[in-house]
Amino acid sequence: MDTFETVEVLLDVPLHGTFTYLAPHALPAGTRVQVDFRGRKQCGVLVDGVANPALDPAKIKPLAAIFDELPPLPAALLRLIDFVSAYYHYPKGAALFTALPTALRVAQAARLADRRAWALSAAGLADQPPARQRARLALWQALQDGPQTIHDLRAVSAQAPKVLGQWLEEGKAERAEPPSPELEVADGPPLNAEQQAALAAISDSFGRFQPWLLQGVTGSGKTEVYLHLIACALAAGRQVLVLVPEISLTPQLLQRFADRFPVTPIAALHSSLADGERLQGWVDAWQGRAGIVIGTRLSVFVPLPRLGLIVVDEEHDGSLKQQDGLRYHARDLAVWRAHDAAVPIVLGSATPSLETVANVEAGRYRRLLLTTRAHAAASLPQVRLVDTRLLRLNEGLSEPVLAALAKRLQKREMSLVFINRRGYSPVIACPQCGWTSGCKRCSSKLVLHLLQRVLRCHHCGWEEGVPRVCPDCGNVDIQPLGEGTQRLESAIQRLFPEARVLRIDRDSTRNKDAWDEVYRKVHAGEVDILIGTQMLAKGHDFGALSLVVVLGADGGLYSADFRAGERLFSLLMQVAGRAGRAEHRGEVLVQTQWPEHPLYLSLVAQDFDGFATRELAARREAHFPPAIFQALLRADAHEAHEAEAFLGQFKAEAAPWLGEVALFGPAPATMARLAGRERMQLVFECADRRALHRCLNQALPLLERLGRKAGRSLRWSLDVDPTEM
Ligand SMILES: Nc1ncnc2c1ncn2[C@@H]1O[C@H](COP(=O)(O)OP(=O)(O)OP(=O)(O)O)[C@@H](O)[C@H]1O
Ligand SMILES: [Zn+2]
Repeated sequence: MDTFETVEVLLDVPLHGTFTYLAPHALPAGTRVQVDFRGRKQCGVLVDGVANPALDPAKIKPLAAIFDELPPLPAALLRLIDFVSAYYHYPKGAALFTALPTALRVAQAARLADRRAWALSAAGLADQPPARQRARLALWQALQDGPQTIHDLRAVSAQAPKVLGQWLEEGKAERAEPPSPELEVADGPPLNAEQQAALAAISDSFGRFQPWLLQGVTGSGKTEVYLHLIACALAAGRQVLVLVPEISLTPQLLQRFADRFPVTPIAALHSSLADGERLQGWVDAWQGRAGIVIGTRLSVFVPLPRLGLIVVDEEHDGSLKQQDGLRYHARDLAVWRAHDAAVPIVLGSATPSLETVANVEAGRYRRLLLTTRAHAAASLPQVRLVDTRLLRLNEGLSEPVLAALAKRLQKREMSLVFINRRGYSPVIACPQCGWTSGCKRCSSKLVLHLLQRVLRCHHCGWEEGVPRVCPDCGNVDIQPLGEGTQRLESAIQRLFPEARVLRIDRDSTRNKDAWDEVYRKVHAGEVDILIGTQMLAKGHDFGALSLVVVLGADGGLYSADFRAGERLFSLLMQVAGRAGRAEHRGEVLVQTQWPEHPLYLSLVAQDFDGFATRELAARREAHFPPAIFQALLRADAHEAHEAEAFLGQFKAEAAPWLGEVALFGPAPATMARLAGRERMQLVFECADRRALHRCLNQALPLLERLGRKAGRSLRWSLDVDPTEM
C-alpha cells in the first residue's frame, strides 16, 4: 500500500492559513489540485507548510484530483503572494486566487492550445518519402531545418495536419518546443539627446534592481524610450512586463508595439479578454514564449521566468490601484517584483505621483527628465486662464473661448472641449426650494441622461424617471445644473452650426468599435470640435489638435479629499498635453473663477516640479501621505449604528497596544451610503510604516473576532495605502 503524506493547501476562502489534505505521493509546492472543502469541490494550490499537530489524522481527507497539465506554479509567484498577503493583511489563499486567471481558479484541468511545434523523429528522418508523394516529400524536406509550427507547415502543404498526425502515430514525427524567432526590431525615429541619456542610464542598470522615474512632459517620447529599452532586454534573451492604465491599452498602443517587434510574441492582457484568451496569454508568459507582456494592473502577477525589465507607464494613474477585494497597488507590487528579480523598473509619467516624487527625494528612486517634445516641430502648449467672474457666459462658454473656437474653425484646425462630467447634466435642481436629485441609496446625486430620459446614479446604478415638478415644493421650473457633455454638444452645435462636432464619453464609446470609429474620423479630418470627458485626456495622440478648452475644473480645487489637487493637476496637464502635438502650436484655455490659485499658476507655467514641491510641503505640514502612512478600516451594514458600533468596539479594545499609531474616527465615508448600505470608516496613521504594520497584524485577530460577533449584515475590510477615502 502507498504511504500517504499530508500536504498543505491554499484555498480561495476568506480565511487565513492553509488546509491539510492527504496526497498519494510527494508533490511540489505550486501544484494545482482539487479538494473537498465543506462539501464542495474546490480548486487548491499546494504550498510549503506544516500540518496542525492537533489535527486528527483519521479526519484528513485525500486530495480529490491532481492537475498536472501544467507545471507547478513558480516559486517567484508564491513569494510575491506571501508578500502581498503580509503587506495587505489579506488571506493568502484569497490573494493567490485573485492573482490567477479565472481558468486556473476552478477545480478543472486547464484547456490550452498545444503551441508545440513538429519535428521528425530519428525514424522519420531515415524514411524519405518517394518523389511521387509530393506533399509528403515537401513536408519532410521542410522539417530537415528543425522544428516547424503547424502554421508554417500548412503553408508547405494543406495536408500538413493529416500527414503529421499519421507520422506521429507511426513514430516518425514528434512534438517539440517551437524555435524562438530571431529578434526583429523595426526602425523608430532616432532618439534625441535626452532620450538617449535616459536609455543609456537605464540600460546600464540591467541585471540589478534599480527603480527609475522617467519624468517626461506629454509627447516627450517616453514610449519611444520604453521601446528601445525593451529591444535591449529582448536582445539579451529577457522578457519585459509593461503595465499601463486601462484607458491607454488601446489597439493603437498595441499596434505600436507589434509594429516595432514584428515577430516577438506579445501577450496583451486586458479586462475584456475571454477566460481562455487570458489563460493562454498568462501561460505563454509563464512558459517564456511571450517576450513582452503588456497589460493592466492584474498583469503584475503574471509569472515571467526570464524577466529582465518592468515598465509602469502613467505610474500616477488611479486605475493601477484595485479598489475592492485585494486592494493592491500594481505599481508598488511591480517595484517589489523588480527587487525580487533583481531587474530595473521604469516608472513613466508627465505628472508622477507624490509618493514617487518623495521616493526620488529620499534617494530610493533615480529620476531622468525629458523636458521637450520629441517632434522637432512640436512645442509645449500655451496655457491661459479665462477669468469667468467678470464675463457673461453663453451656454457656459465665455467670449474668449467662443472666439478661439471660431478662429480654429476658420483655419480648419481641430479643437477639444474638455469637461470632466458625464451625461446631459450632473443633477437637476429646484431654484425655488433648493431640492436636488439625490440618490435614495447613496449620498451621491442622480445624473440626468436626456436621451434615455432617466436619472441615474453613477455610484450604485440606481435609475428613476425624470420628475416633471419639484418633488418637494411642486415648482414646475426645475432645471439642469452645470454642464454635461450632451448638453454642451447641443449648445456648441447651435452656436457653430457649420462645425462637425463629435462627442466622446463613456456613453458614446460603450461599444467596442466606437473608439476605432473615433480615430478614423479624427484622422480623416472629419471632425472640427471634439467634446469629451477624462476619457480623452490620456494617451491619445490627436495630431491636428491645436486648441483645448477646459470647463468646470474648479470643482477639484477645494475638496475633502487631500489628493483632489494632485489629481486635478495631473488631469489638466494631460488634457493640455493633447494640444499642439504636431506642427500647430497648441493653445489651452481654462475657464475658472479662481485664476489666482497656485495650482492654475503652476499649470500655466507647465511646472510640475513647482506644483509637487508645494504640494509635498503642504502634505508634510498637514501629516498626510506620503509624509505618513495610512490604512483604512471600512465597515458597512444596513444600519449606520451597526458599523459604528463595530468600529467603536475595535477602537476601544485596540487602544492599549496602538503605540505610535493614531486612529481617527469612526466617521461616515465620503460616500456615506452606497447601494443601500451605510458606510463608516476608521483611519490608521503612523509616520513609521513598520509600526503601522505591526499594529495591523495585531488588529487582525481582533477584527475577525468582532466581525463574527457582529450582526450578519456587517462587512469590514482593510485598505493599506488607500487612495480613495
Ligand atoms: N526622437 C524622436 N524623434 C521624432 N519623433 C519622436 C521621437 N521620439 C518620439 N517621437 C514621436 O513623438 C510622439 C510622442 O512620442 P511618445 O508617444 O513616445 O511620447 P510619450 O511621452 O510617451 O507621450 P504621452 O504624452 O502620450 O505619454 C510620437 O508620435 C512619437 O513617434
Ligand atoms: Zn446611488
